[in-house]
Amino acid sequence: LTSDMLLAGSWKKLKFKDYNFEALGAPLESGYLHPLVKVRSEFRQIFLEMGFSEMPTNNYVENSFWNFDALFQPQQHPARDAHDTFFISDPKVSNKFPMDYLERVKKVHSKGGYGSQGYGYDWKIEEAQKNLLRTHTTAVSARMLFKLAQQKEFKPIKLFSIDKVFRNETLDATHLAEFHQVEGLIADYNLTLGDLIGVFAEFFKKLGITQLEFKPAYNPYTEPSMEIFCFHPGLGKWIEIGNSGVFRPEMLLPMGLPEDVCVIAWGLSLERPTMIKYGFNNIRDLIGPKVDL
Ligand SMILES: COC[C@@H]1[C@H](c2ccc(C#Cc3ccccc3)cc2)[C@@H]2CN(C(=O)Nc3ccc(OC4CC4)cc3)C[C@@H](O)[C@@H](O)CN12
Repeated sequence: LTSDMLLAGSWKKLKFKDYNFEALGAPLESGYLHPLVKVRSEFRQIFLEMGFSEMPTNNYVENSFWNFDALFQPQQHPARDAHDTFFISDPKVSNKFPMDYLERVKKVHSKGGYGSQGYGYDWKIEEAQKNLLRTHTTAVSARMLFKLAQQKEFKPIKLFSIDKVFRNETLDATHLAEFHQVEGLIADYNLTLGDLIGVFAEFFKKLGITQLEFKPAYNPYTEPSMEIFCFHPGLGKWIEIGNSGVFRPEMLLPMGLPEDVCVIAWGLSLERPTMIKYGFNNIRDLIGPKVDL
């Protein structure tokens, strides 16, 4: 029975079988949540339970100032080369910066200050203006901490973010040119590495992970820094789960944060725990041809 038959009235000359009201409907093609979306919700729930607020990460395009210079990452650092970072050709540069803050960043890189000897190089604004795809969500953390420093009175805060970052790296079975970084930070008076270990332990206890080990590491923007490992009961082995540290005074003091305010932070990826949870060995089986979360 078609609409043409109804319009033309030809249905009147035809014999139709009785309508079967017991017939089942056509099976519906049901959708499903992507594994990354499910693990992102799990991590988001843990952060929210621990009193963290989510940072606004809806800007894949960033400039080198916030992605590197604000984090006291020197302009000669290899991570700032095109072989590690995706620079944008149009618009090639940003030119809106908080200029008095930018001057303090320039000074701490080139001449030092706040008890630091700095790097002693000729810092160039042209380098800081270059637009790029953010290589870490720590660029957003820097923007949020600068905003925090502009408040009349400092109030302790716990922030987190889970979003895409982009690195011009060699691709392999577990690394793509983009991945989702999970980042947490706490800004408060007189925080210590013990607080960082404690909050990280609490975070992973909620994932059923209780055996953690911490190893000294280096980041340009945190001192001290630690790599974090856990014994994964399912895999029966120790695995690397992320990196962490205490943001350096050369990053925090030019922003205008009080001297006795410390910021501890850590980061990991979303893809690695998702691949483990769902048993993927190759990240392409997880991501597929195109997934925009
Ligand atoms: C270019 O690679 C970077 C990425 C990614 C990573 C590493 C460090 C940071 C960071 C940071 C940071 C440091 C200081 C201050 C602020 C942020 C963020 C992401 C993961 C970090 N990694 C990673 O995610 N591993 C991981 C995480 C969770 C997990 O959960 C299971 C339930 C137990 C299992 C494994 C470790 C490796 O996968 C590593 O090979 C790849 N790393």
